[in-house]
Amino acid sequence: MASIQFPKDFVWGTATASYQIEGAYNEDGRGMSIWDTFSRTPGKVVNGDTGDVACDSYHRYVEDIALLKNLGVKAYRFSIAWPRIYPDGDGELNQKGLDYYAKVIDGLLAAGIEPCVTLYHWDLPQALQDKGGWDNRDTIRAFVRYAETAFKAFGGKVKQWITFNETWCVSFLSNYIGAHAPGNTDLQLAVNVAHNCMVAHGEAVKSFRALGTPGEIGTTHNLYWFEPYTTKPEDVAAAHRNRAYNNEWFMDPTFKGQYPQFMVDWFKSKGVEVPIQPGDMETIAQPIDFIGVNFYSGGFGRYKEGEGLFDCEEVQVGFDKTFMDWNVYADGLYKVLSWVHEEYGDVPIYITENGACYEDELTPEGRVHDAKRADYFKKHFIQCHRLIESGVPLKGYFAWSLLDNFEWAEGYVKRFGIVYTDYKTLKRYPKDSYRFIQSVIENDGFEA
Ligand SMILES: N=[N+]=NCCCCNC(=O)[C@@H]1[C@H]2[C@H](O)[C@@H](O)[C@H](O)[C@@H](CO)[C@@H]12
Repeated sequence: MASIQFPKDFVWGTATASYQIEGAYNEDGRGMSIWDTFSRTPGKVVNGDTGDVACDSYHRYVEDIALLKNLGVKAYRFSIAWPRIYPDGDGELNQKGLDYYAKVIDGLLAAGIEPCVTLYHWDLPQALQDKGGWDNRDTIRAFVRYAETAFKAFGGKVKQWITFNETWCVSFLSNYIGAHAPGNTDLQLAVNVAHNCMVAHGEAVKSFRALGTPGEIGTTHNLYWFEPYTTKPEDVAAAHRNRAYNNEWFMDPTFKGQYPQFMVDWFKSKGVEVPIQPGDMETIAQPIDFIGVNFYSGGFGRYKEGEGLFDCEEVQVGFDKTFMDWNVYADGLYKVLSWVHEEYGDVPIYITENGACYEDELTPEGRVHDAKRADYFKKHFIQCHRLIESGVPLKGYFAWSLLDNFEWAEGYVKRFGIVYTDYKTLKRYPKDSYRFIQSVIENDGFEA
């Protein structure tokens, strides 16, 4: 018996996203997305990289499914590209888009792998952005129409649905910080986007139920564990604001049907109000079957007047860093999911993304000895074990990512894959971390 033993029914998986792996950006009727536009805008993406080709998974999905089968995963999380289904985001359906995903889903099922579908992983049709994007409430209607099309087309085969991936990134990272598409830097706009995306989530859940779609539906938020550097009240309050920006701002509406008041007040002090319309909060808080949590990192902070949005500065405490300069803080996973369980109850939890970026080197023998990444996974698997042993309803774990892929504003320089992608040949090479995860799955655990 290994020292770290997982339940036999624990769902091991890996995750990807359409714009990051598919390529074939203009094939079979796909429309332009905001990421096609953003990546073509000089200075927005490292080396001017785009998702035009990416990993070419649009044509190589059979090979990718073989990698998944060989890995031994029970499930595979991927996203549907809205612009393949409705090239203009609304209007005429593109049947070839549905046909592609039907092949992927059928291929997964034939391989004994459960498809876990994310409806929105950031590739908003550009035509909708031209009409205001998520700042325009009519985009909610268009999203629900797209979601219903997917539910009707794949509802019998796909049993796990995720409405949105990381609404914090869609809103604050993309419309306040401006690092992601569409690249705005307006706090009120970001708050509007966050709200409208959460309403869209709730409306899609209502449609999923109304259609009687079999399976489960949830959403995925990226949660960040950020603690006060000292017990000083000002440090405790500042760190909490910085954490709540990522966490409670999204989790409280989703599960409590209200925004955290201390944060509403903080935003109000910045001249920003939440555009709540009657019924919105009830819609957002539609009961869901699970919560997806993407966890990468955490840190410590203290009060510093005027620092950032929350008078909070991060304090470096000596964490090892990944190639994204993110802290390796595995205990943060235990803390944040314990907090989710304490704060929001027994809702089943899936870690829908966790992984690390490191500089990888492909040897002449076709190997990648990514010991740091394997160690990152090992450290976080141990925390998953702690959570399960502590009675937290952690049901599964999806490693980010199956393949090195288009890492958004970082382009192809930053690699998160457990499989190395040679972007010149598009050949795939399983890394040592792939073999480590393969072994953990095969043995339901490992020696810590
Ligand atoms: N400034 N700044 N920002 C910090 C941003 C942290 C949140 N980013 C994520 O969680 C993204 C998530 C995404 O789903 C996936 O599509 C990305 O490839 C991974 C790796 O980046 C992660």
